[in-house]
Amino acid sequence: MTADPTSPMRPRRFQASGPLRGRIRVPGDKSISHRAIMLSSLAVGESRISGLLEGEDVLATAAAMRAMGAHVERVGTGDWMVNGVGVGALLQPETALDMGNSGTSTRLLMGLVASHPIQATFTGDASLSKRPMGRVIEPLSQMGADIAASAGGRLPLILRGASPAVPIQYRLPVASAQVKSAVLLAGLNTPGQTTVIEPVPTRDHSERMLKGFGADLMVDVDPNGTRVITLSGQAELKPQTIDVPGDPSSAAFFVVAALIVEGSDVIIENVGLNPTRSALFDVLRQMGGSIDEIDRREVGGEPVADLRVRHSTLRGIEVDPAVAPSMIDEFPALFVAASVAQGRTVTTGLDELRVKESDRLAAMASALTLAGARIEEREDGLIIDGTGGAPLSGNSREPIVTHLDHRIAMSMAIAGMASSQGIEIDDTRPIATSFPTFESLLDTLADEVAA
Ligand SMILES: O=C(O)C1=C[C@@H](OP(=O)(O)O)[C@@H](O)[C@H](O)C1
Ligand SMILES: C=C(OP(=O)(O)O)C(=O)O
Repeated sequence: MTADPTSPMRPRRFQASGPLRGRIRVPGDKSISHRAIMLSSLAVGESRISGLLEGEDVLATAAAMRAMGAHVERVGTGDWMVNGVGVGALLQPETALDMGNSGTSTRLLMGLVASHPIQATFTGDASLSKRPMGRVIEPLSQMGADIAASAGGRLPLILRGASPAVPIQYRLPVASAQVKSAVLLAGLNTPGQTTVIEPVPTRDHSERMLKGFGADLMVDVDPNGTRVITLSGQAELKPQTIDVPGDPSSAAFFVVAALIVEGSDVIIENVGLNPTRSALFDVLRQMGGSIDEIDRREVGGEPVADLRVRHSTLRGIEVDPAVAPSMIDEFPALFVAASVAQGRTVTTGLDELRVKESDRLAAMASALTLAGARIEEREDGLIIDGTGGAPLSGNSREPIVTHLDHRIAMSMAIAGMASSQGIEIDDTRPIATSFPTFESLLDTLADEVAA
């Protein structure tokens, strides 16, 4: 079940706000939710998942796993029960798998199908159909899968899995957790050892969760930091009980909003702080942001804490490109913070942002420029000269174009809260892909101000 592409666009103006105060909880982590549904669907027996993100992207994954034979059932808000089919026993889906807007669903499920004796057609919305799939087609073809893609290695595509698949040793040519995970998931039903060599570390939820489900997986880190991940295939996965921590990529919008709206003091509970995901919070602290961790603990095998965030005077910095993979989805929110900071923020090494749900460098450069910020777009990053704490002017004539990209929509929504005349965006519908409760949480914090 994904958004109906024929439903009308839903524009909205996000207005300047008084101080944000209160306590909120963001929904479950999207990356972990996808993986929880997929691995539970391959385990033999019943897994229980709590705190699952019920966003459209994860629902697309759930629907696909059902279409391939798993029993995936919602038993309460965020509470799901999954009865898996066992590694090697996925069924051929009868109809095309509609991946909606979700790159993670597409690339990881391509990995799963690649080593099963089945054929699947993958389709997606207008945004997903522009995104490059060659990065997974290449290693999965080496493993024996037969893939017929649309021009430029894009969706729609038909994938016929190999049985038995061929184990490979694959060095990632691009820092991508989706490519890493696609190869590892294909390795689950491949005889022998499948190895992924990762020169630049990316989010490691697949590795953590595969181990949690009992897979035989080893991670070695060589002296120059390269990670070598080896999975022995065709082992049985054991059902698990998984508690999904809050999504740091969703928390990011409220962290930035609280930092830039004067007088704000907000607590965001249960935020995942896996070091391969949390670089935004370190960067914002370097910029002078007041972000305190309260009660650091573990949830579902991942570090979490409550974050207390207070309005702060932010200063521009040069962001180290080495941290980019650990905050890859958070740059749109960072660009908003930089637009109202003192001085210049320079970002580099962000070529990957051009192949997300939209070209996020181009989309954010034109959105923020329209809202009155001073932005220079470079090939691999943005240079931003902040207002020094003054509000952005906002836009009055044309709405911001969000290009079916939830993170552009949410970033410009929070920019609207630090603008004098508000910011109108053309479409809020894509927000439901990752954060269906975003607008109601934002309105709750603003209501608490009015009260
Ligand atoms: O593995 C994942 O869950 C994800 C990996 C990242 O993509 P890439 O692997 O393309 O960098 C990220 O942008 C995406 O939102 C989720
Ligand atoms: C890039 C993203 O997701 P995906 O690749 O799964 O579409 C994102 O959520 O920002």
